[in-house]
Amino acid sequence: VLEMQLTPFPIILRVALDQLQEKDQAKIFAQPVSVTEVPDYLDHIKHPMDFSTMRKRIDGHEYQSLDEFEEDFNLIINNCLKYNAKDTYFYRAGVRMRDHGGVILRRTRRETERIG
Ligand SMILES: CC(=O)c1c[nH]c2ccccc12
Repeated sequence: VLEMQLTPFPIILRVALDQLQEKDQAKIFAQPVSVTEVPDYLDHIKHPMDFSTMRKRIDGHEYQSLDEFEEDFNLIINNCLKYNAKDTYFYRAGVRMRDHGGVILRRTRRETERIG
């Protein structure tokens, strides 16, 4: 039986974003990387992304699908793994967030696309 989700899409995305941010207790990914603290960051990273920007995009109805939401999440991770050396705390936080995020986003997708 086809079950369409009754929860508005922005609510689903905010719940997923809250679950992702629960895994970022150090708030490494919460705000844009500061270009005053890290002057060369934008030389390396052409498409910065962070959780606060994603929240603004949810509020602005800028995500039409979970794929688009995941694309920005993957940007956060890939920017982190690209900019930070492998033996750094930030790099390892990126790996952990990638792994935690995969579980959260797979569950979110399953719950919004129930056909059964
Ligand atoms: C997510 C990330 O790469 C960073 C988050 N905060 C930072 C401070 C200095 C360098 C990199 C970062």
